[in-house]
Amino acid sequence: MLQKPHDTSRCPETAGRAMDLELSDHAGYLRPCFTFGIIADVQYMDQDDNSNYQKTRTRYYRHGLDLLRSAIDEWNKEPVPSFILQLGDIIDGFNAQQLTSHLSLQTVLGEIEKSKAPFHHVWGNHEFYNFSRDYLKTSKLCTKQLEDETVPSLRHDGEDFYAYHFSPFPKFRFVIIDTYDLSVLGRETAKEKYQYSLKILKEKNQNEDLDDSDFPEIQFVQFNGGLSQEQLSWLNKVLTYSDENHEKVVVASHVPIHPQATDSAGYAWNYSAILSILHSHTCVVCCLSGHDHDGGYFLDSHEIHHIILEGIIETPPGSHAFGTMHVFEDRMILNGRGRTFSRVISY
Ligand SMILES: Nc1ncnc2c1ncn2[C@@H]1O[C@H](COP(=O)(O)OP(=O)(O)O)[C@@H](O)[C@H]1O
Repeated sequence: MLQKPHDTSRCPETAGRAMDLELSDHAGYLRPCFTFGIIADVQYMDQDDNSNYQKTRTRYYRHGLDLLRSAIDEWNKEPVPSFILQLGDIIDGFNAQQLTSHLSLQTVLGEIEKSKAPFHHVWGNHEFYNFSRDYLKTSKLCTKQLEDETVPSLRHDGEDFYAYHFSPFPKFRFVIIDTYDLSVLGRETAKEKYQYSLKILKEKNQNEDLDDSDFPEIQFVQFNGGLSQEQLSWLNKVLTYSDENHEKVVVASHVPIHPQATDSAGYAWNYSAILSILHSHTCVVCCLSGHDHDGGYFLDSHEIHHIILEGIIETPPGSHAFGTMHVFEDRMILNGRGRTFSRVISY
């Protein structure tokens, strides 16, 4: 993935490892309203370690399963989190070439079944390297049945994107969005959305290899995607509901939304349209994503915390990369493990 010129603004002094927290500093402060787990980019495959595309990082394909298992073991200890957010790319795209997609999916789902807390799954590019969108909809990676159905006006059953919302605790809402709604991955080539996505991508990216970035809009690569106008309108409706009901909202996606949260080209094609919607509401406190395995953080102009979770796939044996978020009325405290930063997210 093309790296952007180094941008130090994504790591303000308030957000670096220097700010690592001992959760015990806050223990006894208040009992959290609820807690939830986060994990990203497991990219499991039963194959030997190898490097990433740029040959700058090692990818530990097999070991990811052990890390997923040990994260679940930890979450299964009391008090069990209310739910786990799996931020996408649960198995690696190389499975498709080796015809092991279904076997690898079964293997990771076998671990996930041992979780006492329900998983909410987000879909990333590696889901689409392995499976069609139609297959994913019928698979256990589709957790839309966990949607909050108490607000019928927010349903969007007719639309072909994987997005839903749920409220694990009064006054808090989570919105899972589909950052491959506009994408050339996962959709049949004859479908209108595929053709439209390909047109946008080719207009912005003149390279023969559409995974290769092109300046100035480096996010227009095949391994990223964006939100359709229909999904943006739905997101706007959910956030309007949350504003009116004085809720705090966490948005979860695979592809990061804010360019300044990442040093890489890995952010949403139409990030500015998404940010415009988020910024036109008061309810959004935090955006969680995966995709950039180095992780990242940015506090934007509207006090929205953008957190990119470090990827399991590039986490060496002996370390880890997951977090448990403790949610209070006025803040969330991310208790990060291994490479994952601990943070206080005040709102
Ligand atoms: N800079 C690049 N130029 C061309 N292809 C790339 C580049 N970076 C990644 N790719 C290709 O894009 C696909 C997704 O890359 P990968 O690094 O596996 O994505 P992720 O960051 O989601 O793990 C792979 O097929 C990879 O070979």
